[in-house]
Amino acid sequence: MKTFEGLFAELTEKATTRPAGSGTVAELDAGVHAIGKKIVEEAAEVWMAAEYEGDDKTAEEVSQLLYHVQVLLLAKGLTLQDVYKHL
Ligand SMILES: N=c1c2ncn([C@@H]3O[C@H](COP(=O)(O)OP(=O)(O)OP(=O)(O)O)[C@@H](O)[C@H]3O)c2ncn1[C@@H]1O[C@H](COP(=O)(O)O)[C@@H](O)[C@H]1O
Repeated sequence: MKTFEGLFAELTEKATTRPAGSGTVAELDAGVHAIGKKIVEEAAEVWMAAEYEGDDKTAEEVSQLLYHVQVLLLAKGLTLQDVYKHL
């Protein structure tokens, strides 16, 4: 099963190798403003799922939010260690 760290390693590789058809590469190219909007959208979907759509849907929406947060970190050149030092 994929983990948070495993996904970040995969996305880091995608950002470096830029394979054709990668949604991550497209999102990185769209820039921080677009990624930020996606994060806000996904956060709202997490909230709505938690209130109205059940546990599995909530977990799915959280996974999407975490993905977009990781893409933002990559866009900013930040690492998971940069985040973990604040936990
Ligand atoms: N975990 C994710 C992931 N979570 C969310 N998303 C993206 O976020 C979108 C969220 O879906 P929604 O249905 O909420 O949004 P939507 O409005 O319908 O979608 P869009 O029209 O905005 O694309 C998805 O369409 C994906 O584009 C993800 N895209 C990729 N990954 C993983 O990232 C890795 C690299 O992916 P690629 O860069 O595409 O190869 C792979 O392991 C993927 O599984």
